[in-house]
Amino acid sequence: MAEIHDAYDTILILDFGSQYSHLITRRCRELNVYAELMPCTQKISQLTWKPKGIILSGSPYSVYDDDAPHVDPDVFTFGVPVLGICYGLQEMASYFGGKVGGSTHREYGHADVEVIKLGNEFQLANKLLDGLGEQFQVWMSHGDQISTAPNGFHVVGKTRTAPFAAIAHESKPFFGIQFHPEVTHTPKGKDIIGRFVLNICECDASWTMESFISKEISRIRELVGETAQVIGAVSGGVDSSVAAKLMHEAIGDRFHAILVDNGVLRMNEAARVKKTLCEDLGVNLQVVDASELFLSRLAGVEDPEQKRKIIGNTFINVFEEEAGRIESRVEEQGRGKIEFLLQGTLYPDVIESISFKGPSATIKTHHNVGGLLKDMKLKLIEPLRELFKDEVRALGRLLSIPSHLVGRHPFPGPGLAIRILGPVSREQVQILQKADNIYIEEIRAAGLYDQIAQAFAVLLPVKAVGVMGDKRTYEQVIALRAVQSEDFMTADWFAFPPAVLRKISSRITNEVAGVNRVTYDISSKPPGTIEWL
Ligand SMILES: Nc1ncnc2c1ncn2[C@@H]1O[C@H](COP(=O)(O)OP(=O)(O)OP(=O)(O)O)[C@@H](O)[C@H]1O
Ligand SMILES: O=c1[nH]c(=O)c2[nH+]cn([C@@H]3O[C@H](COP(=O)(O)O)[C@@H](O)[C@H]3O)c2[nH]1
Ligand SMILES: NC(=O)CC[C@H](N)C(=O)O
Ligand SMILES: [Mg+2]
Repeated sequence: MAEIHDAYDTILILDFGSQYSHLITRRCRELNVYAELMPCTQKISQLTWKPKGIILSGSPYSVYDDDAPHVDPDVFTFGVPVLGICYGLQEMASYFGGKVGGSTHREYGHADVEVIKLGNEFQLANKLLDGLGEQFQVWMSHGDQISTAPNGFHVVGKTRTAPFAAIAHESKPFFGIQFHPEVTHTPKGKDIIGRFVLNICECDASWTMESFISKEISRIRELVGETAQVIGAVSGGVDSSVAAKLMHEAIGDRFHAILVDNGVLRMNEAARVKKTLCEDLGVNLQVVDASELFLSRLAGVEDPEQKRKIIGNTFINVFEEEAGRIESRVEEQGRGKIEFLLQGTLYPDVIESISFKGPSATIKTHHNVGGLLKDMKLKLIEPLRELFKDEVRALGRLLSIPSHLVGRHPFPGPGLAIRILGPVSREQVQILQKADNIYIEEIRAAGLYDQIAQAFAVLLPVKAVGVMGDKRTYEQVIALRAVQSEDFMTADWFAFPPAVLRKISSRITNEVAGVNRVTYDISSKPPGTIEWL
């Protein structure tokens, strides 16, 4: 089966554990060149495809550490250009006989690189920083430095404290830079990556969502064949909706989508998703109302991890049962067997699981359908597996998915259960649904929805005293949360105009029975997380 790297010129990024490795992938793709990240332990001889070039990432290690990860030497005999970034540069330098050591000049932050243009006989070496001016600003983050040049390399850029800020081999397409071109703090970073992937590796800049759609649709058709059926869980969120629409384009009603109403969805969510997916997008969607089952299992449970587990497990039970029902119906109709399960896995999930360092500490168990249906022997289809969220949104727009859906804030699988801080009950769900609905309505009315990465209301399990119509009230508290975030790994609270908050607060306390007080959460992540549980 053809894969994306077979269809497009591809840059291979070997990850040595830098925080910025995935950004290198992003920058290449923004240049319309497809790029894939693999752990640095990947053996070049075991690659089943041929990259047009290789980039070695940064790393928290020092090349001289005992347990430092090292580059597979085959990288340098594979016959493609290689660019080392920071640790990647240091690895390349020490492989070619240069010296790398701890420096007294640790550099974090901005630096100015002075370009050193070599003579005309070094045309290739000059290509990396060609046309960028005599000097440009970069962002540095390193404690180690090259002290002796590697054999056959020349300096093509230096800073006040880093004499080997950029080096290039005299005759081979090997380059190294001490700074980080992948971060936005290096203003010409994308141009430099462009010099490498476009001018040096000569990649064809053909990676666009338009071309991805048609290639992916034919790939799915070939994979699924003429008769097989596919099932998939959809939530009405961006990822599963885009994946579902793509499936529908590829195989029509041989794709069976299932939405589980777990009783902790937003107000009218199940009906709204059904309308959009079935009526607007033509997807064959079954809504299963399992709210009784979920709420009965959640009754009295306060512990957040416990809530997540109950929802995750119940979800699997309900999904399997429904899948079985669809299977017997399909068999009755004499149609092909259900052979595949669609999942909306995105590239950040994949990246997380390929890290060569192993998983990081668990802060909370994100409910993921990933572990679903282990013994059902269904084969996985993950059409978004190579895409970042904004690529998925672009894909959604091209597939004519309505913009209110494509631009939606993410919504967690365990839903309102992790936004009700005490025990979950239908009454508590209804209070939160109403407050959340008013909050989002007002955010949209103020034209702020797209400036916010995620906004939601939280129902606190405490009561406060208030006064309404001259009478004492003793009711619950709603906390509002709104954050700005690039990747949801870090986040900052959103600064609302006071008038918007005033209107939201007044509407919630007036319209939602059981709530007499509204607060606004001004915690960033870290130290907070985005959700409260
Ligand atoms: N209520 C639900 N019914 C069916 N499937 C669900 C439900 N909630 C979550 N899922 C499944 O879990 C997956 C992971 O959820 P996740 O929230 O990460 O993605 P999403 O909902 O598709 O998109 P978004 O990140 O925009 O919310 C979904 O893609 C979907 O397959
Ligand atoms: O699909 C999901 N299942 C979950 O269990 C889950 N928990 C948190 N989130 C979402 O992840 C992002 C980061 O959230 P935290 O800062 O709270 O960890 C935010 O966007 C959260 O909404 C979830 N998404
Ligand atoms: N960002 C990096 O790749 C750092 C590499 C190495 N740990 C140094 O401090 O120089
Ligand atoms: Mg979701």
